[in-house]
Amino acid sequence: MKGRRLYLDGVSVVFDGFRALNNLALIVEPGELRAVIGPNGAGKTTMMDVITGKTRPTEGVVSFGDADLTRLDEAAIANLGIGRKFQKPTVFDALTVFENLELALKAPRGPLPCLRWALTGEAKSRIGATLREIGLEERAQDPAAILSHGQRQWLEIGMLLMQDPDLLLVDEPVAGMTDAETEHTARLLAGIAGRRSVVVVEHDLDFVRALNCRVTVLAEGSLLSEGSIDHVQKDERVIEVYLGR
Ligand SMILES: Nc1ncnc2c1ncn2[C@@H]1O[C@H](COP(=O)(O)OP(=O)(O)OP(=O)(O)O)[C@@H](O)[C@H]1O
Repeated sequence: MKGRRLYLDGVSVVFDGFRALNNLALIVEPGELRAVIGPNGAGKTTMMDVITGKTRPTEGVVSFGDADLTRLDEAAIANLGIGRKFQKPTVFDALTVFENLELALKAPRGPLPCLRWALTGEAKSRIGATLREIGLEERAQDPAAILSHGQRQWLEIGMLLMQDPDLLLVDEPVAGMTDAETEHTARLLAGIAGRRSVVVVEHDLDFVRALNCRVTVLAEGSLLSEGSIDHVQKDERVIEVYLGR
């Protein structure tokens, strides 16, 4: 199987004396789908920032396969095959769905200049496969501007897939989506996992349940609980700090 293990241990991030992450441990196996939940300020975004090299840990181990991520910059980490989808879509409205995917295929993983490039048969078939995977085959020739909110999010996931990442980090993908779009997104991410590792940060617990995967609960920068959604929803500490009584 393609992929490497993501490994965090003893990771702390201190901002002006404040511990945004505090001795955090996380292991995501190759091909695993993992959901990360926790109250506001728990450190979920900071954890993603540490993995992608946006924030340097104050201490701890962060590795992907045998690569030490604490020694690499954001571009080098993207180049290793770690892709991140932020909450706000960054698709190009004036381009069609197909053209957006084409552009993502041309773009190097890191922020390097575009090379001259021609659309080969192989590239076309990869774009076609991604269109099927994200469920936008019928919209291929539509400008991104007329897509629904959910479809735009799927297009952006598709754009990341064109870069062939081994690990996909996804930040609150279903915020603002309809129930049907949320279900589609759960199926899409579950389908992507297996071939790639996927880490999803999300507050919507119905969506997390639909992902049917191991769940990590963060609180105050540390691991609070981990296991199935049923396990963490019954955990007294999780109920106390996150779910409420
Ligand atoms: N650059 C920074 N400087 C100072 N404090 C920061 C910085 N970035 C994050 N923090 C603080 O670290 C804590 C963790 O923030 P983080 O955004 O990682 O939490 P989160 O779990 O993603 O929350 P949310 O669910 O609200 O997105 C917060 O208290 C935040 O204010």
